[in-house]
Amino acid sequence: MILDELYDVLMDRKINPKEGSYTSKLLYHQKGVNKILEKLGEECVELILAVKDGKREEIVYETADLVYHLLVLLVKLDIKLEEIWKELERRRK
Ligand SMILES: N=c1c2ncn([C@@H]3O[C@H](COP(=O)(O)OP(=O)(O)OP(=O)(O)O)[C@@H](O)[C@H]3O)c2ncn1[C@@H]1O[C@H](COP(=O)(O)O)[C@@H](O)[C@H]1O
Repeated sequence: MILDELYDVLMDRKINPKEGSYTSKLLYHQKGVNKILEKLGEECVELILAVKDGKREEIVYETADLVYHLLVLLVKLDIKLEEIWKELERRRK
């Protein structure tokens, strides 16, 4: 699945930081996790604005940006996707 694949790429950018990689730049920013939190906030606002605009293509694009930054946050915090899936499964009624 693309989420697992992307998560693995982002984790690799953490373990083997790459020159010119936006992901490595975010993961090793001098502001620490705060830089990723800033980006997440921005991407949330951009998604909200896209929904207000009502443009489907824009909503899809901004949602992908938000998901990517959320994955970067999980990688930064060493939280595995499986932990999120387990929590969601636990909530199923
Ligand atoms: N899915 C993404 C992805 N989605 C969004 N972005 C980046 O997220 C940024 C969001 O746009 P903004 O305009 O908010 O950011 P910006 O102005 O470039 O950044 P700031 O200086 O404001 O922080 C853009 O630079 C996008 O390129 C992504 N960057 C990388 N990926 C994936 O991550 C993998 C690793 O990429 P590298 O980061 O290049 O190693 C790639 O193969 C992709 O699959």
